[in-house]
Amino acid sequence: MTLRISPSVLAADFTRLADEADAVADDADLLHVDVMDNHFVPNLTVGLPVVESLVKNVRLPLDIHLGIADPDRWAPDYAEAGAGSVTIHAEATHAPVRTLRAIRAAGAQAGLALSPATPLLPYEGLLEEVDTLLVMTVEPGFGSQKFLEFTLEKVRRAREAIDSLRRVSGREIPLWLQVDGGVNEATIERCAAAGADSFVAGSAVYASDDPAAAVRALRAKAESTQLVVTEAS
Ligand SMILES: O=C(CO)[C@@H](O)[C@H](O)COP(=O)(O)O
Repeated sequence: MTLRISPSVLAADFTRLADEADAVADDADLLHVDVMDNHFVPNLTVGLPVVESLVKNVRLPLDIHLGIADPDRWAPDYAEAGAGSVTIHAEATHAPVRTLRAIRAAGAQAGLALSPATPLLPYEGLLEEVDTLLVMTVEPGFGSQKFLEFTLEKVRRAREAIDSLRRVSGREIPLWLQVDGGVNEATIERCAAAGADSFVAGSAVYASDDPAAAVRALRAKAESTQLVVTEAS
């Protein structure tokens, strides 16, 4: 698997979450769940009890994105609940190394998210501690926002940093470069060309009449771009 598609349930019908998850289970790789607390972001969604229920009722690994003010307190609990991946925000954590290690120790992949205005450089040293680097391509908080083109430069720099870490360490480090926000059939190719290999898409999947077909269409676009980039390099 060289890329991942993670439909965001922020755009789904919250009264039918298990069915909405099932609709994409054969075509997606993860299910993205935005946990928002109305402090770190001005929106309120679901918390640990809902995620615990989803873990038991959803076939896809859960990709938990913590848009909350105190990820150091909560992230390990989501990992222990059985999430596949738990991502904390660089702007919210006070102890990134400790929290990322606690996520991994609890059996989940650890992710670090950078909001659009947050530079990559101060966090490059943390790359060995993460399984997913999430470059936000909109301000976190809401779905259906316009893709922020300037974030692509950070995606390109992140791709260089990840590839250079792989060269220097001489080992194949599993490290996904994820983008989230405004990812759709019109923008996913630019994200893939910039080096992203993990794609969160909310409205592009769940506003569609056929969410599974929408996932397949996004995958096809990202795959064909990856092919062109590989052949050119
Ligand atoms: O984390 C977020 C928003 O904070 C995202 O996961 C959104 O849910 C993406 O929605 P679309 O932009 O794809 O509609």
